[in-house]
Amino acid sequence: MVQTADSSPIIQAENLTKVYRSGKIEVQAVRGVSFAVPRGEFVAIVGPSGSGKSTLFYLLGGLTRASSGRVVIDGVDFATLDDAARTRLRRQRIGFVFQRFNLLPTLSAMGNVEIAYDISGQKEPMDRAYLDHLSDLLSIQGRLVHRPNELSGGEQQRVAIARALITRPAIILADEPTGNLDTKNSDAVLSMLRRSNKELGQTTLMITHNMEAAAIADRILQVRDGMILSDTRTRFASAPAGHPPAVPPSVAGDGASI
Ligand SMILES: Nc1ncnc2c1ncn2[C@@H]1O[C@H](COP(=O)(O)OP(=O)(O)OP(=O)(O)O)[C@@H](O)[C@H]1O
Repeated sequence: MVQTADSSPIIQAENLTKVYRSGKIEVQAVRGVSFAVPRGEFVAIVGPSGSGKSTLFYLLGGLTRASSGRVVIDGVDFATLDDAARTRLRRQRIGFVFQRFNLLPTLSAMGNVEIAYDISGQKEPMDRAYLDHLSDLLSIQGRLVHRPNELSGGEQQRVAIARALITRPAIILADEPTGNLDTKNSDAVLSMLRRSNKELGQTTLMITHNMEAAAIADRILQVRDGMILSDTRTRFASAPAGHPPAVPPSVAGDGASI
């Protein structure tokens, strides 16, 4: 984990709740979740299907509004922003990676990265040298001229990670980034997420139902029934003063889901 001088959390969830209502039916998807993430940390959020992981992802990314509680990104409370300001904050501070890659099919890999940069509203033109660096890091040199349907799933996800990183966001939010990949491609994508977190320093939050994937993080938040069941530091974590790393979590050797 990259340590920076600013010790304030980059992400804070404070007593977050989300209730879905449809007619008389109410689902409490997130129930009073609080945690803070220091800059540069790699956090995995794990839990079984229906535990509220995706809802938490949408809340943390400002893609949906909380029923109560707050999400504070780098000192800014999403709830205080109107839709346009929320979109701006999201585009400038957060890079998203989705299970289904979500690349635009009519554009090349390069076009997908460029359009993400253009709509982020950056003042400077895209830094080509930085894209070269990302392409090296993600091993997609030579694949950038291809359209998504000419790329393997693993390559598409690595392009999606380059797209998320090109704006140098403070935060990467990844929702089941290996959910559509075989073991070999999953391992490659996980190690690239880990490496980019270490080398580029952005805070990374990864939603997963897979404990083996989660084990690469500095810290694992286990979610059950919309609440945080445990908050564990792994052997990769740099221990802050007074918080020695916990015993690493046991990792299921067969990639077992929880
Ligand atoms: N738009 C919605 N309307 C009503 N209920 C919803 C909605 N989205 C999610 N839910 C419910 O909220 C709960 C949490 O769902 P969520 O998708 O956040 O869980 P999850 O842990 O991401 O599950 P999975 O791993 O299967 O994607 C579930 O009971 C789900 O059925």
